[in-house]
Amino acid sequence: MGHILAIDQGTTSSRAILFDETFGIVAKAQEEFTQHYPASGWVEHDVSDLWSTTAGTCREVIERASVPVSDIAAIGITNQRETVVVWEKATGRPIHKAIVWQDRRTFEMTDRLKAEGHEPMVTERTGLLLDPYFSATKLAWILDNVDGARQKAEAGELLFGTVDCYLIWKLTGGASHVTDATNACRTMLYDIRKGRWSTTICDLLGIPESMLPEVRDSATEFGVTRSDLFGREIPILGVAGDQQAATVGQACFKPGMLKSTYGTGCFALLNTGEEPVFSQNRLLTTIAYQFDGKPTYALEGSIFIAGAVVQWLRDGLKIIRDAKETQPMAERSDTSQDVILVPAFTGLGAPYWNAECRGAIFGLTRNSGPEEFARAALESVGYQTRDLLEAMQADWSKGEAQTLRVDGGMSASDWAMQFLSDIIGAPVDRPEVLETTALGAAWLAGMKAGVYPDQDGFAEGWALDKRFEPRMDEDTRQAKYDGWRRAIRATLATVES
Ligand SMILES: Nc1ncnc2c1ncn2[C@@H]1O[C@H](COP(=O)(O)OP(=O)(O)O)[C@@H](O)[C@H]1O
Ligand SMILES: O=P(O)(O)OC[C@H](O)CO
Repeated sequence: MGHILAIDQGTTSSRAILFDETFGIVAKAQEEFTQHYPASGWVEHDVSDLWSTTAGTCREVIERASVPVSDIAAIGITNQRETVVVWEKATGRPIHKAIVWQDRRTFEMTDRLKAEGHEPMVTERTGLLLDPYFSATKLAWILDNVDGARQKAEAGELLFGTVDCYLIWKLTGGASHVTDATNACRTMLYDIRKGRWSTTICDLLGIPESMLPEVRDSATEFGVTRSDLFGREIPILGVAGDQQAATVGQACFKPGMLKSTYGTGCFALLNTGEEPVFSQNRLLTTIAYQFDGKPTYALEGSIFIAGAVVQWLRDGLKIIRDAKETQPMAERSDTSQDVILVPAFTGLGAPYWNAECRGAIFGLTRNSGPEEFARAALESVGYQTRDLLEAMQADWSKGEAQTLRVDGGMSASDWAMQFLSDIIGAPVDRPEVLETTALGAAWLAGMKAGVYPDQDGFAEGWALDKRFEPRMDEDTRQAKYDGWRRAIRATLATVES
């Protein structure tokens, strides 16, 4: 009974990874699914894709691992956050496609709520800002726009869930309608201090509380899988949103510990301990994990474009075929040119939160070519991270230049990680296990199952692959960062009247 199955249901793909009792990866499977863009700024997923790729990758891993199912002690789930699913309680049928966290369709709704002065109340309860990013206005949109949805919701016939919640419902054959605190706190409906749904916000948006799931700890019993799915019932014992699972996987258990995950976007979380810290610099307050009913809080900075800027070099500009090519190109680039790319392709996230501005490039000369674009793309991720860390340090006086633990696909780039260390002026630590998100979910479930060590034991097992130390001199660092700040101001000025 020493194996743990981690499900990582992400924005572009679903993955399943089977870990053994020493956190070794026994088998993994990954399946991408179609992104739907029905209108400008809208992003949807077919709910049946989320389920079929999850169930399919789990089955594939179990087959490949040649480990008896009876040897899988538990399942841990981690997931793309904020994305909204609404389904019928009686049939399990979704009433609309999943509206994805990136979807901006409720921009006018959040603007109106801001104009009506609701933002301080929302922030005080949820730790979030009034932005379309979060689940609440997307759920309200479905209730407003799907025929008869609001009446059905009021009659108790519809259920809402973030992706973890929907997957648990499916895995348990409709027996459990539950989520964990790290997912609940991203809905903009959850009071992070009181630890319950906020009646005030539900009333404001016309959302019946009866459709919301029960909120549990991150490592607890969430139900057991239907026996016909994998050949036997398997308990689900761990759940966390993917960025919180990465925080756990990086063993950032002490206040002051900081991780940053570089996938499509970048999400930096700073553990601030048992009391929530409310940002003066437009960062989010979030629950990092919750054990025994006690939340541990974090400050979060969310950047929407990180690895995606490298994808743009590949798919948009077509100047690379593979993300790895950016490293030798950046090394060959002409350092006398200071080309700055602001990748505001979908607006800017923290700490600017400007949904309207778009990307810009500065400092081009006749000699600027693919190498300089590649370098500017990698550097943009370092600059954006420094913006977040500056805001975190301003918000959290105990914070000084900490070590930053990194993970996610883009952290594989030594060049990008060295520049990151140079521009933040602090060490950057990359762990041996880069599947940090899945590892976090596995640890939550395995710890609850008694397979894995407690927090301290797990933290001791965290192993370094490579440390990047700052090499840039202070004057260059400051001059380059000042250039970035000017570029940001100029970009924002394009949409400010
Ligand atoms: N060697 C590399 N150099 C730069 N970027 C990379 C490299 N490898 C992967 N990436 C970027 O990392 C991202 C993939 O990371 P991943 O953690 O799988 O993301 P997600 O979970 O958001 O899909 C892609 O956007 C890709 O462009
Ligand atoms: O699926 P990812 O890795 O892009 O993560 C998405 C985040 O959870 C959004 O908040």
